[in-house]
Amino acid sequence: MQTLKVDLGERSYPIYIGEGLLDQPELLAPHIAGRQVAIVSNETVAPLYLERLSKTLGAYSVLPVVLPDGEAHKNWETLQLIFDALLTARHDRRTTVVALGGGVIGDMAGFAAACYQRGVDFIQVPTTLLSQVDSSVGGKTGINHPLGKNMVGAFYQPNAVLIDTTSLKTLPERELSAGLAEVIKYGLICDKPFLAWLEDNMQALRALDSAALTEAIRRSCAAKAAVVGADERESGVRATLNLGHTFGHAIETHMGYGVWLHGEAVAAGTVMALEMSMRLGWIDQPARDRGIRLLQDAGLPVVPPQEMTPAHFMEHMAVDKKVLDGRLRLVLLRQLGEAVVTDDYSTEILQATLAADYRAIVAQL
Ligand SMILES: NC(=O)c1ccc[n+]([C@@H]2O[C@H](COP(=O)([O-])OP(=O)(O)OC[C@H]3O[C@@H](n4cnc5c(N)ncnc54)[C@H](O)[C@@H]3O)[C@@H](O)[C@H]2O)c1
Ligand SMILES: O=C(O)C(=O)C[C@@H](O)[C@H](O)[C@H](O)COP(=O)(O)O
Ligand SMILES: [Zn+2]
Repeated sequence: MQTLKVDLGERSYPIYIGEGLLDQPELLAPHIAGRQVAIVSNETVAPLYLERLSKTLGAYSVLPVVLPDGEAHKNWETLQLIFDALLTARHDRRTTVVALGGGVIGDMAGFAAACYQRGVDFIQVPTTLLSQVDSSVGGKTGINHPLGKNMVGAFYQPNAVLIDTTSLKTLPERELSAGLAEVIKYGLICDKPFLAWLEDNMQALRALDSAALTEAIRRSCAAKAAVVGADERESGVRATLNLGHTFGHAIETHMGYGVWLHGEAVAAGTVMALEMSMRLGWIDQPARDRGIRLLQDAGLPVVPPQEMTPAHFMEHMAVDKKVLDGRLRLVLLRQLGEAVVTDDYSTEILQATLAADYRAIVAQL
């Protein structure tokens, strides 16, 4: 097992990474204050792992809360089901909410923990690659609004993150690829040597090679922990974790939540960010193409949806959380391995990026 730390003063917490951690009560016990635990999961993950985790937490009174599965359910109605269950079972302020599932469960359970009786303890047990490398770390919690992704939520840090890498064995291939989009993101924004490592190890990762996966998770969590430790509430460098997300969130919202997976939308959005960085003269074509090829090798879509026009993108991007005083800030690349958050671009270059022929760009690779 490896342990990383998210360094946030009195709100610091460990990230445990290893095989079989779901069965180790001694890892969770120090992070649970009371006798009550609510395990929030969904209809897909619960049959796979809920009984095992409940057994591990056998010393506590365990309340299972099983939600419908999917991004389309990351909303008020589903959140309310968590409060219904907690109140019906008389959970008090010393309860601990444990999120068992992917990023949708983690974001909703975390938001419920932030709100229930004005805040109760919270533990992340992520079971998708995406949630293990990204969403379980850093304390962004929340739900979607029909007009925009993650528009209602709170910064609320967990007490611990427990990553059992063997849970990835049951993950569908498409979901594994979605997680790789966020892994590649770290290489692009802050770790160029990691990009080369990913190019060398992409096939091993997609074949679920345990050593390769553990290394990718460790390196991703270390990168995220460093960024979050430096800027917990996104007043600066944390926004670089949004590479590809302004375009990607527009795709998710426009297409209907769940039609494009978050990681898939981020992949196509990252291609758009690479394209715009090239049009600004910050990266050259070989660098843009290298990024696109890596996303493609991860099994991800690299062409935005054909039905989305530049006007569609502009409409959705206008509600992005990085809009300040009516001006949209974008995460772009100065070079591979170095991201910037900037509003220093011309409307013409943004429009040209939105209107670019991505099928032709991919065809010439
Ligand atoms: N809070 C953050 O910092 C942050 C970061 C990145 C993404 N997100 C959010 O995370 C969400 C995406 O997370 P996700 O990609 O994990 O999607 P997800 O939570 O929808 O999980 C993907 C699918 O895999 C299933 N699943 C989960 N674990 C499984 C397992 N071990 N075996 C088999 N099936 C399993 C789920 O039931 C679901 O059907 C989005 O809502 C996104 O906005 C949040
Ligand atoms: O942790 C962060 O900060 C991120 O931006 C990570 C992203 O991968 C993630 O999708 C996050 O939920 C996006 O946040 P948002 O503030 O743009 O909704
Ligand atoms: Zn993301």
